[in-house]
Amino acid sequence: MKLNIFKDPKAAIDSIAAYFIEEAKKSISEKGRFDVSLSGGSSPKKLYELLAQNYSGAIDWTKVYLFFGDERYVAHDHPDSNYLMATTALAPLNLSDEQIFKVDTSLDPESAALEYERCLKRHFGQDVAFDLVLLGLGDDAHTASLFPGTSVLFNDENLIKEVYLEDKQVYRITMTAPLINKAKNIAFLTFGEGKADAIKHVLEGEKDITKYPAQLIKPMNGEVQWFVDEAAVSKLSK
Ligand SMILES: O=C1O[C@H](COP(=O)(O)O)[C@@H](O)[C@H](O)[C@H]1O
Repeated sequence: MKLNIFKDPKAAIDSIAAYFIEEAKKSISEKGRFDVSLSGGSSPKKLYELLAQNYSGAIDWTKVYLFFGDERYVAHDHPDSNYLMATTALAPLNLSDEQIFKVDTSLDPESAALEYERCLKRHFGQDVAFDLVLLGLGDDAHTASLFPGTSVLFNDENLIKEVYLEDKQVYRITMTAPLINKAKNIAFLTFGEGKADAIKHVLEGEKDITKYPAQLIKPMNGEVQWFVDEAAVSKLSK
């Protein structure tokens, strides 16, 4: 695990953008394409905007394929949609529809999850493994839509699963931990004092996956890096 600490979110975003491009170049030269899982939530939008604005000529974007680590069970034009957020931010890159794999939220939640899993298998073959998975961290230590106390935390049968959040009374569709952990690289993007307790629990707390689901993220063969600002790690022991 590598913890990259920056003075502020902007410096962290600059660094993760450069890291994204470096990994893209490696994957494109090694296997001819770069398969990335995007995160939703509050932190990554600025990263996507920066990639679109400053790095449009840095790589061959026609060789980049984008997926979603989780999606809100809403229409694609709903303000909560991770697809809408990412495609709006990345619009200047003119990626084709074939490069952005959206969750079909017009289906019922279970079918949407099954169909997204099928879609991954069509793209990757049986061995689904991303070059890079971007993740956020919720104040409650969830990542993707692996929320505390949910049964999806222990699912090792599916790559993708629907999850019902009792408190919010909504469904989400999420990658499961075993799929995320097959990635070559995993990067958490986490900012602000509001995340300080969650990071402390995940990195230094007692092991309790049900309470702190991000503890599930341990790549089988790859590397996990955190890109954080000073406020987010203010509660870690020195
Ligand atoms: O990985 C992820 O983490 C976030 C945490 O979101 P935030 O809004 O608290 O930063 C999560 O909700 C998001 O959908 C996901 O992709």
